[in-house]
Amino acid sequence: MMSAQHRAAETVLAANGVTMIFGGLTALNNVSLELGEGRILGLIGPNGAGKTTLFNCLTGLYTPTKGSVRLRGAQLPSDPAKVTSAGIARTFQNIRLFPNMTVLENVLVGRHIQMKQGPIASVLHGPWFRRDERAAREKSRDFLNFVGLRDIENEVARNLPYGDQRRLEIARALATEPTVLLLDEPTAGMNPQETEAARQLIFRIRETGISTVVIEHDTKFIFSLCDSVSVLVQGEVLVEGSPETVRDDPRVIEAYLGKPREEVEADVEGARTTIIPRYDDDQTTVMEQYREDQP
Ligand SMILES: Nc1ncnc2c1ncn2[C@@H]1O[C@H](COP(=O)(O)OP(=O)(O)OP(=O)(O)O)[C@@H](O)[C@H]1O
Repeated sequence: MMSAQHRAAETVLAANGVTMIFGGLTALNNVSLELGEGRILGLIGPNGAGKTTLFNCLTGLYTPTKGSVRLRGAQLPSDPAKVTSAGIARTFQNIRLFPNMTVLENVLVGRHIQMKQGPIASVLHGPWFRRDERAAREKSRDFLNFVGLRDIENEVARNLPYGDQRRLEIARALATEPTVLLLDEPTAGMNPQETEAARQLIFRIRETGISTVVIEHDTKFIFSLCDSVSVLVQGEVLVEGSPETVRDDPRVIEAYLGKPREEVEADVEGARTTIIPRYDDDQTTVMEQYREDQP
């Protein structure tokens, strides 16, 4: 029997020919991508490639100059709050928690978005709202349990270690009960243990059926995490496919190293055959050879 990962997945999120122009700068040019149900899609690319801009288009923060974004076939509203209610949640490159609120209160904020009623409503309204509020707390605790922060629900968010703050951001996003979760550099600044814990957490999120898009600079992390990977370079999708296909593609190596693979290999080979042996053989020969090479 085929595992869930290998069966064709229904597309939940699709960007079609998305172009984003700021003044004279084309940040995204005709970008298309598809995210399958319960899949993890990685988005990599050099600085300034347009990854965050694409996230902003996928969350209604930006309206693309051209092209469309569809969630389960329906055009995305161009209002971030409506996009969240429609089922897309995100975390940010720079953590955006409410630093002076407790861990539990931060998750409750996500829960209220899901409930489509603000916290003030529970004060102004009758007992059924207070009952909803109790249910919201219980549900928020479930999400804290899921990410492993249940024991510190009363800590103030700003006092949490960095890795825990990132986890809390994820818990808050999960509390909106999204169809799609967008994670912008979830392991930035993490130590290897925290990074591994984040990888395991994202796998567990996939097991719940949520579809995830992850932006990361750490390509090793992306290749070991994702079901498919898209490489953005200068606002365009350069390569997309399975982690293996993308990792071995010479264009990807070139985009990261700035040179064609053959040239990189020739450089390495050249260094081995000419420079290194001379150092090994005789300390003076490099300079002598240099002098001999001069016309
Ligand atoms: N609001 C904006 N107004 C003008 N230009 C913008 C805006 N947002 C992004 N850009 C430009 O669009 C291009 C893509 O930027 P973006 O932040 O999306 O890249 P990135 O791949 O996320 O980079 P990084 O890895 O450094 O975060 C850059 O040239 C950037 O300066």
